[in-house]
Order: sequence, then C-alpha cells, then structure tokens
Amino acid sequence: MSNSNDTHNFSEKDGQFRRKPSVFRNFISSDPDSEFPAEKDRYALYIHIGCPWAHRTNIVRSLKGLEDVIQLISWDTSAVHEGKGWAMSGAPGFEKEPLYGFTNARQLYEKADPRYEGRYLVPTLWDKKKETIVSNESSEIIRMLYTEFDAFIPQHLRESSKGTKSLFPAHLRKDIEAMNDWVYNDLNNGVYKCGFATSQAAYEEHVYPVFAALDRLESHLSQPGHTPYLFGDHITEADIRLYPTLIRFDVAYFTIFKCNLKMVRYEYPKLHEWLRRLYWDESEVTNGGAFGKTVDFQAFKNGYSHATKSKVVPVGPLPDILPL
Ligand SMILES: N[C@@H](CCC(=O)N[C@@H](CS)C(=O)NCC(=O)O)C(=O)O
Repeated sequence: MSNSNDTHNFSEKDGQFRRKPSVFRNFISSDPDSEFPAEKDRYALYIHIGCPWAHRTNIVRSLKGLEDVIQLISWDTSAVHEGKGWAMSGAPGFEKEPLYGFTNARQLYEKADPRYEGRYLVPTLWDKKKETIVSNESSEIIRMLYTEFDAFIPQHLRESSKGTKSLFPAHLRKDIEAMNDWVYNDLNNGVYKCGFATSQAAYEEHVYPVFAALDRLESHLSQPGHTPYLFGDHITEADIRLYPTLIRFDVAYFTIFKCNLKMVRYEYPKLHEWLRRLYWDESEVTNGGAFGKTVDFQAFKNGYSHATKSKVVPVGPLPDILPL
C-alpha cells in the first residue's frame, strides 16, 4: 500500500496489495494502575460500518454488552473518503465527529500524534482522558474488549465467568490461533489482495487461495465438534473473525472484488447455514443480535464500489441474505 493517503492508491508497482502493520499498539488493562485502565465512559471506538476489521470490534462491543461502557462513533458512510481519511459529510446525524467537532479521521490521528504519517485507519480505539489513540489494530482491540471490561458488565456476559465457553477458551487457543492465521491471510485479507490487485497476475495469484480457504472451512464445519459454530456449541473468536468477511462475500467480494468462482449461498451449504444462524440470531446467544444488527448491506455495496473507483453500485445479489 502506498504510504500516501491517496485513497485509491492501494496497490504497489507490481500490482500487489500489501497491508501494512497498524502503528498504535497499546493495551487497555483491567489493572487500575496500568497506563490505559479499563473504565466506563473513558474510551471511544471509531468505526466505519463498511469496514470488516472495524466490524469485528463492533460485534464484540455488542456481544459483551459494552454499549454503555464504550462510546461508538461511526464515520459517515455517505462521505467521500479522500486524502484525509474517513469523514463526516455534514448530513443529518453526521454533521461532525462528536468529541472534537472533527470532520475527518486525519484530524483525529494528528491530535494523537502531529507527526503521524500513516493511513488513517478504522477501527480506532480512542482514550478520551489521555486524548490519544490506544490501538488501531482490530485483532488486539477485540481481545481488550472481551477480556478487560468484565467489571462493567453483567455476570453472565463476563469472559472470566464463562470458563470453557469463553470466546478464547484455554483448551482451544492453539486451534483458534492456527485458524486465525490462514483465515486472515487467505480470506479476510485475501479478498483485498484480489480486489485491490492492479495486475492480472496478482489477482490470479490470490483468487484461488480465497476459494481454497472457503473449501477448507466448509469441510471443517462437516467434522465432529465443529457445529453449529466453528469450534462447537458456543461462539469463539474464530467465528467473530470470519463473520465480517463472509457476510460481505456474496454482496461485495463476489461482485466487486471479483472473488467470483463460487457464491456462499449456492455452493457452500454449511458455511451458508453458519452465516445465517449468526446473522438472524436475536437470542441471548448473541446478546440480542450482535451479528445481525451490526450489518448494513447497502453500505458494503457502496463502500467497496467506491474503493474500486466505480461510480456504479451493483444492486444484487438480492436478497442480501437468505432467510434461515
Ligand atoms: N490491520 C488493521 C486494518 C484496518 C483497515 O485496513 N481499515 C481500513 C478500512 S476496511 C481503513 O480504515 N482504510 C482507510 C485507508 O486506508 O485510508 C486492523 O485489522 O485493524
């Protein structure tokens, strides 16, 4: 990825998209003496509803019942993302960013570090007390949210009281980490390597691994102990990390990112069922719908069309998701 903030200059000279590591990598801790202690009303989570990395963090915020503990700030999906990053367009509800009146993400990053030169990414976890960015790395933000805020949520939602049913149980850690690794490379980020490729060779190099990963997940779900969720009868971090990619697959990655060898809805029956179960659930399993209510299909279609410089937004497939 170019280091400049030219919105659409995602790929390098050889046509390849290479994601750069996130820069802000601090941790919130339940220890009150730590640099960033967990506190109610202290932190804000900036997201863009179209972004799958931000989506993970938004799911965990809802799943753990942190809505009253961590403020959510969404950049405007109708605003044009240009050199200054995600923005507020001035449309009703999106006049200005609520903490400082900022109109773009660059202002926020420069408040944290006036010399910052990277991209202005979401998710951004902001400390309102120290007025700086704690972290802009989703894989680490989700862990902070589900492990460090137990003191502020009801007993039944606490990670520490869930034992083997926690999101990252000790006996499954190695398996979840192993899956995270290939799912990230070939699927979560793999679709971007296809969609942002600017050479035929780069695109073809990455499109087959996307489907190899989907095939592998489909067969994983057929094995004993891997149903209804990826690691059995309760949701784990692996489900949370896969879902934002799968819920965008047919409506955005298939159409706009040219990941079009197969569709989830027609060719992956087990993954399709897994996906719909999470999307449609409004029970206490998802704390009342953490997966479904964090989705905006139209924002996915618009956002990825814009990111690939297309002014025309595909209307299908319709419906966006099939009933369970
Ligand atoms: N490694 C980061 C990736 C975040 C990321 O790439 N976010 C994209 C949105 S999907 C972004 O904010 N892009 C803005 C830009 O590149 O200017 C994470 O997982 O948190």
